[in-house]
Amino acid sequence: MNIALASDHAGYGLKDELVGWLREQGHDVIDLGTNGPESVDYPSYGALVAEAVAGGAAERGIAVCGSGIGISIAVNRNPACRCARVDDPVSAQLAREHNDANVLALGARLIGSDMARACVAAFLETPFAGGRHARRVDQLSKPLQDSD
Ligand SMILES: O=C(CO)[C@H](O)[C@H](O)[C@H](O)COP(=O)(O)O
Repeated sequence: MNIALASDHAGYGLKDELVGWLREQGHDVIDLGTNGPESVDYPSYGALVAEAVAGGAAERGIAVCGSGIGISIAVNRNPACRCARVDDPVSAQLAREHNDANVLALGARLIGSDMARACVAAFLETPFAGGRHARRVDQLSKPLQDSD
């Protein structure tokens, strides 16, 4: 699978670890940075991973910052992205099954390596369930109306 990853300075250690781990598994990984501890701003890196997914360069994205919150907000500014910030593999599974999430957000200062890998595995392996969930996901891409 083509997977794009990006992080800010707080997330780059976990992001780099995941890049190596995913490549070992044979995935085609696009590493969009950042690549060191120098302070950078998560909105730029969230936008990069969002553009990679929205533009088709990557099928899925993984975004990492300190908490996962800021970068998930940044990714979700792109209307083609459904980014889910998770702490556990069940949430990652549900984000795929129910929400067809195409970007996963992780908080490197809050989650351990094993749990992060379990979240990523669930995110990559779980298909979208469709059915009633497809109707709801479709609604997410429609403009807001007064009655919504
Ligand atoms: O956006 C965040 C919080 O919602 C991320 O955790 C950032 O990585 C964090 O804000 C960066 O903080 P720092 O003090 O500048 O390292």
